[in-house]
Amino acid sequence: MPSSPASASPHKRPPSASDPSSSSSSSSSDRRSSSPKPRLFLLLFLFIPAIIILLLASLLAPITGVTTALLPLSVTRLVHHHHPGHLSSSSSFLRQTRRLFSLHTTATMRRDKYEKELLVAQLAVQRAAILTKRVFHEKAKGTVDKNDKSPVTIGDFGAQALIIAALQHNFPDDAIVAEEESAKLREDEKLRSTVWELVKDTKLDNPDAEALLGGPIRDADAMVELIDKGNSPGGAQGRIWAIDPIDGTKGFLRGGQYAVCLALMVDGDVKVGALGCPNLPVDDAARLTAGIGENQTDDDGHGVLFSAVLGHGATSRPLATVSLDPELGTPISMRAIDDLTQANFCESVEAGHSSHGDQAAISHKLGITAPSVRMDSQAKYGSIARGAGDIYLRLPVSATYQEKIWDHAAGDLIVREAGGQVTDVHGKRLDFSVGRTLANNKGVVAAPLAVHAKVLEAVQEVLSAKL
Ligand SMILES: Nc1ncnc2c1ncn2[C@@H]1O[C@H](COP(=O)(O)OS(=O)(=O)O)[C@@H](OP(=O)(O)O)[C@H]1O
Ligand SMILES: [Mg+2]
Repeated sequence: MPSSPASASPHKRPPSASDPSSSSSSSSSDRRSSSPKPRLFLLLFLFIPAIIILLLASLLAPITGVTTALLPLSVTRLVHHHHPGHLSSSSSFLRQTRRLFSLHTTATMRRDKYEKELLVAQLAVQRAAILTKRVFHEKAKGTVDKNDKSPVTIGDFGAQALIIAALQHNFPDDAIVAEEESAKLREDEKLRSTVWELVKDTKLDNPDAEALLGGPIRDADAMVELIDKGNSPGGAQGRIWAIDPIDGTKGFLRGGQYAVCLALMVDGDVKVGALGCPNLPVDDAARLTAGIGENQTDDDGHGVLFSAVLGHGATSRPLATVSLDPELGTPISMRAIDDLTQANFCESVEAGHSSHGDQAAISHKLGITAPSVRMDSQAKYGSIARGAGDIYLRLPVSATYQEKIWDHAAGDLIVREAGGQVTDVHGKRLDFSVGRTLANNKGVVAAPLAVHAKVLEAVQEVLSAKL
C-alpha cells in the first residue's frame, strides 16, 4: 500500500492553516511540553476512537468482507505514525484515516469481483482447450475406460494437469475437486508419455498470459502429481475449485459438443465460473440447430468462452482470443420468453443421463412442438445463458445416481448470472457444499427466471409418480 506524502514523512510536512502545529514558531519538542491540552483532546476524541473503530472493523472483517490483511497493517501504520511525537498532525491523521477506509472499500470491491480468480480461470480454460482441440483432431484419442466404464482420453488427463498447474501456481492453498485421477497413467508408461508429449508443448501464445499461469509443467512426474491434486473431498468450507477437463467426453469422441469447465466455490457457494466450448459458434445470436450435437468443427467462427462472477453478470468471448483483461467479454443474457409454447429445450444426447421420454412429455404439457435439441456437456448451460436455447432439463434416469459438482458448477452460475434460475426437479437450488456430488439434489431444471416456476410445475406433474 503506497504511503501518502503526509504519512510517509510527517516531520517534513509543509505548514498548513488548519494545522495547529504550524500556528506557532516554536519547535515540536517545545510544543509537546507547552500545550498538553490540545494533544490530550486529540488523543481522547480522535486517535483513540479511530483505533477502536479500526480494531472493530478488523474483528468484523470476516463478516463484512473487508480484507483482513489490510486492517492490522493499517492499525500498525496509524500507531506508528501517530505516537505522541506526531500527534500535532490532526488533519494529516484524518486524511490518513479517510484514505485507509477508501482503500478498504476498493479492496472489498476487488475481492467481490474475484478479478484474479476470473482471469486465471479464463486463461487456464483457454490453455486447456488448445490441448483438447489438438486431441479432437486426432483419430486416436488414447481412450481408456474408467472403473465406472465411462471413457477418459489423453485430452482429459492433459487438460486437467494444465488447469491444476495454473491453479496451484496462483492459489496454492485452494482445494481442488477434479474429475480425473492418475492411476491409469501410473500403470501405463506409454499412455503417460503420450499425455506428456501433448502437455509439454501446450502453451498460450501471449507470453504474459502464459507466465501468469506459471509456464510449463516441469516433467512427466510433476504432471502426474498435479492430476492427483484434484482429489479434495469438497465440502462447505473454504475455497474449492471444481474441474471437468472434458465434460461430455462421449460427445468429444463422437465429434459433437464438449466443454472445458472450471468453477470456484467459496464456502459452498459458486463465485466464479468459466466454460470453454470449442465447438459452439462464437456468435451469441446463432440459435441452436438440430445438428449442433454432431459432426462439429472447431474451425473459424467456432469456440466460445463463457464466464461469470457471482453478482457481476455473465459474458462470452471467442475462446481463441486471449486477453489479460477479464472484463472484456460481451455481456450475455437469456432470451425473454413471452410465449412458453415457442420455447426451445435442450437435453443430453445420452438417454442414460437424462430421460428423453419424460422430456418429451414435459414439452407436450407446455405446448412446445419443436423437438428438443440434443447436445453433450455444459455447452447446454452456455447455450441457454446466451439465448441460443431457452430451457435445459436433466431428468433423473436412475434413483441412485448423484450428479457430480464438476458437471454443473460453472454452468449453474453462468445461467443464473444471465437471468436464469437453476434448481433440481424438487425446486431446490443446486447444493455444491456437500462434497464431490450433488447428493442433496435430483436432476436439473434451468430456465429463464420468469418462466422457471411454470416449467418446474410441468416437470413435477410429469415426474409425480417418481418423485
Ligand atoms: N447416469 C448418469 N446420469 C446423469 N449423468 C451422468 C450419468 N452417468 C454419467 N453422467 C455424467 O454426464 C456427463 C455428461 O454430461 P451430459 O449428459 O450433459 O452430456 S452427454 O450427452 O451425456 O454427453 C458426464 O460427464 P463426463 O464424464 O465429463 O463426460 C458424466 O459425469
Ligand atoms: Mg462431465
